[in-house]
Amino acid sequence: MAKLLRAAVLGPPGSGKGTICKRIAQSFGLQYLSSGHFLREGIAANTEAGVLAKTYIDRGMLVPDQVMTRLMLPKLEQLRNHSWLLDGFPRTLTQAQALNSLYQMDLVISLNIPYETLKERLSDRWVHPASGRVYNMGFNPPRVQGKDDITGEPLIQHDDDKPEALMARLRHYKELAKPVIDLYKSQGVLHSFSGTETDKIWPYINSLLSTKMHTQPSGAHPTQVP
Ligand SMILES: Nc1nc2c(ncn2[C@@H]2O[C@H](COP(=O)(O)OP(=O)(O)O)[C@@H](O)[C@H]2O)c(=O)[nH]1
Ligand SMILES: Nc1ncnc2c1ncn2[C@@H]1O[C@H](COP(=O)(O)OP(=O)(O)O)[C@@H](O)[C@H]1O
Repeated sequence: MAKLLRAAVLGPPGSGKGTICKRIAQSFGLQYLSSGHFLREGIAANTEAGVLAKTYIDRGMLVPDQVMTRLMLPKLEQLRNHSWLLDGFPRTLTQAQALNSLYQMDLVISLNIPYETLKERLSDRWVHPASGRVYNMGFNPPRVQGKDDITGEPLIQHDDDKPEALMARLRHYKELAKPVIDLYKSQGVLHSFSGTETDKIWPYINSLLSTKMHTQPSGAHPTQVP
């Protein structure tokens, strides 16, 4: 049997984390957990955490660490016997340390995408809020303009993808991501990918995952996988 894999994808807003995570989840059957999705779910349901989170997200700020760890860690607790893949968490060193105290990560993917590319992509990103399906008017447009492919419901643009919030988000990301990336580098689990196109990066990530899903923990004797 393939071993359980604990993985995360790091990258600035618009770097393609969601797009890549969906491909990984589909190809390798990992449980996919997106912090942004859970936050928006909380906002839509008017939960206490959701209402609080919205005040930060609307200003292009990160949600406080304690709110995030209380949101995300219990979800992982329910997935003890699954391989999982995190998108958007951890985003700060405090979050990474909280995660680290519970789980040893096996694989962390960091996406390096030029700023101009991020700006272009996000100004073109439209989502179907109920399902979290993401479209891009150039890269993966909906079949009918402005409508979700599956339900036909209207697509919206997140307030935090609008230019005012975007600059602040990218600045925050840079400052806070470095110590997180350094932590995973020091643990020997970091793999970085650079480029401007998800389709070009994807084959490398695909082959990395194929290797990882079929290897034993380091130190163990490799076994043949049928
Ligand atoms: N033009 C273009 N758009 C892309 C590419 N990869 C992802 N996108 C789009 O860029 C936007 C951001 O991608 P997403 O996966 O949501 O990034 P995240 O914010 O890191 O989760 C979405 O609208 C995607 O459809 C790409 O290679 N080229
Ligand atoms: N781990 C996190 N820590 C703090 N805030 C977060 C975290 N994940 C998501 N958020 C908040 O939710 C917003 C939307 O997140 P997400 O959907 O991951 O979008 P993006 O990848 O485009 O930033 C972020 O801009 C941030 O305000």
